[in-house]
Amino acid sequence: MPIEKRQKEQVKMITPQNILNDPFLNKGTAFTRAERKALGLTGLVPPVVQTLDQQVAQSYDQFQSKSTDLEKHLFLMEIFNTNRVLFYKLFSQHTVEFMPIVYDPTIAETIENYSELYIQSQGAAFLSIDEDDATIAETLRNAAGGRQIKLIVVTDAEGILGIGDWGTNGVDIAVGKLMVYTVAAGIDPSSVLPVVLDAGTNNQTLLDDPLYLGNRHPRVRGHRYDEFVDHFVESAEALFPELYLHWEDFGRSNAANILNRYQEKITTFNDDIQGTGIIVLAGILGALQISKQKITDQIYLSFGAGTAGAGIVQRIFAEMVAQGLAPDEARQHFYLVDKQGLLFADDPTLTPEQQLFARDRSEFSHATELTNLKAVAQAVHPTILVGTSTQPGTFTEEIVKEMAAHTARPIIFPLSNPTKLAEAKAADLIAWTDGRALVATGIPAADVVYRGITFQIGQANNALVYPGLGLGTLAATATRLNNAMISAAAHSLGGIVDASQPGAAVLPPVSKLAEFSQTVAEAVAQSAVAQQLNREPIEDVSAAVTNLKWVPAYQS
Ligand SMILES: NC(=O)c1ccc[n+]([C@@H]2O[C@H](COP(=O)([O-])OP(=O)(O)OC[C@H]3O[C@@H](n4cnc5c(N)ncnc54)[C@H](O)[C@@H]3O)[C@@H](O)[C@H]2O)c1
Ligand SMILES: O=C(O)C[C@H](O)C(=O)O
Ligand SMILES: [Mn+2]
Repeated sequence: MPIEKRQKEQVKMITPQNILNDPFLNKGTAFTRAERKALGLTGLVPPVVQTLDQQVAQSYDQFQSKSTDLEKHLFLMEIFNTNRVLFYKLFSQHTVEFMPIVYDPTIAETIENYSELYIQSQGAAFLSIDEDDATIAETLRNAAGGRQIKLIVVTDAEGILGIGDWGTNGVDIAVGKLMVYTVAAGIDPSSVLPVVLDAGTNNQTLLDDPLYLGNRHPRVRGHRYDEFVDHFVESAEALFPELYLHWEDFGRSNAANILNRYQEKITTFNDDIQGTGIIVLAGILGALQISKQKITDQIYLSFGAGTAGAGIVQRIFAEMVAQGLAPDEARQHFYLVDKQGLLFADDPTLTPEQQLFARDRSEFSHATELTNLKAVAQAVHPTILVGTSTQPGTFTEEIVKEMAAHTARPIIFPLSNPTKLAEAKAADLIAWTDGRALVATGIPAADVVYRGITFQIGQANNALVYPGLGLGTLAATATRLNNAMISAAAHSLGGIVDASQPGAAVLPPVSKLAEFSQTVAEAVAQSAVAQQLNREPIEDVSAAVTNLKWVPAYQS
């Protein structure tokens, strides 16, 4: 059916109940008397007409009465499900407090308990590998419900944060990432769609759980899986021609492959590879501003060289090359450690991303002993240590002290999420290095007071960058997201740090998220336009970014 006809049909079907049940239309007690009269809502909400601000204040009071983070999350999702304007107004006024509730780390709990907590699908599209191709298109069309979708976050949930394979439950990460897009960068919530690709699960707990709501079979791999992904992309691109497609939390064997397959063809982005690369580069640039050192003098040790670890290395490497090193020379600055220890080129199990940075055994007299982080740290004296290993507590006092013995300002980023998986705690890193470590963590960390100095801990979470990156790409109507745009994003963030302050954070604070998302977006859009990647003519990049932003306010 043509869109106009469908819209007319939909208008005909609007009943007072439909309005109250539609989170994009519902205003609850904020409907004016005239609106209540005109829409047949008289008497369907309590008599007092409230302002949005009054609703926000009342909801915040209720939020504060909840005792656990999970209860708080569920309460906020109730508001999200019923009234998007109220949800985003409330979220935007309490961003720092709500981020860990709405998003990581609490979202890990909602994913692990998805079936038990299930109430409704939060507007997501559930695609199953067991359905035919026509059903993929039909599902996307149904979920869009006539809306023009510009942004999809899709996951197959094989590698949710560091907690592994969560099958269909992983849909919550797509919902959560999208909420951050809106609060941080003003992406219109009616233009987004969370999608889960259910290819099965290898999580035995889910397979054994009678309440599990996804496909109850092992993960399908190989050709059938690739076809499933291809059909999803083809359908989504055909239905939504201006789409920006964001991939989240795919497993190590698929994430990079999928990105490589599409990044030259459509406007697409992998958050764990590229988003994490940008935020870590920005954090390192911030740290080097404080230590007054050059990136080309750093020795980089990646602990956990999976999707995120290798993605970050790729970005830091590109930066060293951009700063003047020859590629072969730059490669010498990196050491990758995974389960087997230091990665060597003769190891047949390496991923293609790891192979690029694998070392030669002949470089070391005791190569066979380099099977753990401690031995490698002792052998190579890293100046930067980044953890994406999912192994909690692995940055031990001994290893950190060993590292700090060879460098004045060790840069240490334990990034594994959620909180329970972090390689170290910020306070320990500061104490073990006598306040010399330049630290960023994956989840929010409280200030650390050490010997009279208050150390602020930057949050190296891709949430600080992907919203601005997406906003900039969409505002520029960019046909691709390429390396130059990604590099522009990282540089725009790195410059925001106040290096003169003792204990300054290496990254800007979450309290300024909305502000620096605009900065990131402008840098990205500028780069796209300068490269002539824009679909539409753009005169004023900053205006294009500002004009695209949605603000939570009721329309009459
Ligand atoms: N802060 C952020 O923005 C951010 C972004 C992406 C990922 N992460 C976190 O990074 C972690 C990894 O995510 P991923 O997507 O790269 O997962 P992944 O599975 O692709 O990578 C994890 C890697 O760690 C390795 N590993 C496992 N045990 C190890 C051990 N004992 N010693 C050394 N290496 C070991 C695995 O072999 C794998 O290569 C997760 O906890 C995730 O939450 C954080
Ligand atoms: O989701 C997050 O908090 C960051 C990152 O994408 C991750 O997978 O850990
Ligand atoms: Mn992720």
